[in-house]
Amino acid sequence: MTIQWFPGHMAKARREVEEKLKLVDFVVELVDARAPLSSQNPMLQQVLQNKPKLIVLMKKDLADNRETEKWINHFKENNSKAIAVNVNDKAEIKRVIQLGKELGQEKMDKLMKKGIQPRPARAMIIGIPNVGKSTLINRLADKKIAKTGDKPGVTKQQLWIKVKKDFELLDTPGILWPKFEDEIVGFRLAAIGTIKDQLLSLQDITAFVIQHMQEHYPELLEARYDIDRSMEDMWDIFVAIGKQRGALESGGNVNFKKVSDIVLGDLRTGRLGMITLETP
Ligand SMILES: Nc1nc2c(ncn2[C@@H]2O[C@H](COP(=O)(O)OP(=O)(O)OP(=O)(O)O)[C@@H](O)[C@H]2O)c(=O)[nH]1
Repeated sequence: MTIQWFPGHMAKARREVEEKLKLVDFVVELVDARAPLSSQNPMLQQVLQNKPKLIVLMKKDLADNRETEKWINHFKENNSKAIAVNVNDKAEIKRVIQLGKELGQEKMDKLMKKGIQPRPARAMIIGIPNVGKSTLINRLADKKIAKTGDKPGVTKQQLWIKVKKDFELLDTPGILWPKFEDEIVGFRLAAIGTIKDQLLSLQDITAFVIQHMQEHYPELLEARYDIDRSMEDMWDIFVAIGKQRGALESGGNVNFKKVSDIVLGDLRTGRLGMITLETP
């Protein structure tokens, strides 16, 4: 299965990212901690060329801490700076700023060596839809928004947001669509709410989540829906959840759409527990 995005939109998004990249010294790439690889855009590495990059695993509070640790190590082993963040944790936001400062310092050192007056390094945030780009920009903003003039090649005026005195951040993030040929990647992205539910069957997405939980988090499934670990048949599980949560139609039959909405809602808000959908 290949989900077809509108090729025109994708090409436009890529062009916009390439234009903005010319203005920055380093990139902050956001991925979702619950599916760090599936939520990475494979195109980014091509357009980045040699620009330094910091990977931020967003929504750490919704992901399995043990798996998050493994992912951080995985990215570090591949020579990327990486950190996991819950945007509501001020200490973690500080740490992002510190890592950004370290990346920016390289640029400033280079300017100094050339005898050029150093200026604050510039960065941009890039990520797939709904990963948390705007939220992170707001958390990093030091309230002062610095306006600058037009930059070559960009018709629209860019606004730079000051992040402490450490670096400047482009006010609009770069969006890259996820790209996948692999069905399971589509299910992971649909489960965490990145791609619209209509693209895949709601019940298939829910069945994928339930199956993943049965394999990796049976205790969480049992705690929330009282699902006996020995229950294997997906139909039976839907029925059991429907009965337990009152997702019934007038004749007493279980409403599968309602069950799907309940399970996916519980997953996305963390009510099901801290869950990661892929391991490195
Ligand atoms: N639990 C949790 N939710 C987060 C975190 N970061 C962002 N979110 C939520 O994720 C949702 C999407 O965040 P946005 O900042 O709008 O994401 P975006 O990448 O700018 O989205 P697009 O504009 O669609 O590209 C919002 O409901 C945020 O509150 C986090 O660390 N933890």
